[in-house]
Amino acid sequence: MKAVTLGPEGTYSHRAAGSVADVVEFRESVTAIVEAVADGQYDRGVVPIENSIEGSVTESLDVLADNELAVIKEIVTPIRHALLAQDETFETVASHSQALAQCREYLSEQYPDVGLEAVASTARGVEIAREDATVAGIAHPDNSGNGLQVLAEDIQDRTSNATRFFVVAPVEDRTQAGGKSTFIVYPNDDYPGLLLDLLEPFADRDINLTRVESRPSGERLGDYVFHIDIAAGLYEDRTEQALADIDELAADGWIRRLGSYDTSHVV
Ligand SMILES: O=C(O)C(=O)C[C@]1(C(=O)O)C=C[C@@H](O)C=C1
Repeated sequence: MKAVTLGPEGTYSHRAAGSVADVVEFRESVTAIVEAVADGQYDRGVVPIENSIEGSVTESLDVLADNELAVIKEIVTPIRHALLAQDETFETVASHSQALAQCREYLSEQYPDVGLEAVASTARGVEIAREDATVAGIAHPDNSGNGLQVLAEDIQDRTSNATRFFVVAPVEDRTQAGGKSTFIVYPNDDYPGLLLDLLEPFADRDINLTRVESRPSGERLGDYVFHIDIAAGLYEDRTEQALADIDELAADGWIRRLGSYDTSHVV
């Protein structure tokens, strides 16, 4: 089984992807990962979805709304960042924007004068730091060595820091199993109570919502696509009944049933 995820080698996404595939290859954006699976180049793709400190990875949400794919598993992994550099003096910290944001308080307290540079991934920042002594990276501590030392560990702003990844696959691999489900709805409508109408079908059937997120549709200001996760399988009767109601509400828009899945934890 071959998977594609965010690279280069040593990202948190790489650690997550290693739990679902023997061969892992890399792209440097989540859009490129999702498109590579949608095009049939890979059996699996692993993309970050949300972080407990910084919230959604919006690029992932948007590209999932734009492609026909299945979500077959979610992976939750603890994120414990280290500061890595050639030595103790540096001028810039280069890392993924999510990692920089997860360490915002630490950086402003300990290094108020350094510049911050958002790069494609934590491991890309490590590569830059390895070549340039004026740059430090923020990444998993296993990226140290080869000239880079760990200057500080556990530098994220909350002790509990975890990221949730989706394992995406071609639509034919959508499974019948799994206790959680994700779908995306574009109602293409706007009236008082629309969101209430979209959520009531679940409340009425005692289905717990685990995430609701609105993203701009890109069509016009104030027009949204809703990402909804529920604690129920897509093929349970109660879910099918709720989704039949949603189909009616979104008659002028669309609904994407991404799939049902279980959770695995990877350290
Ligand atoms: O840059 C990485 O190491 C990634 O795998 C990406 C990513 C993210 O997009 O959230 C994954 C986990 C961490 O939250 C920080 C960065």
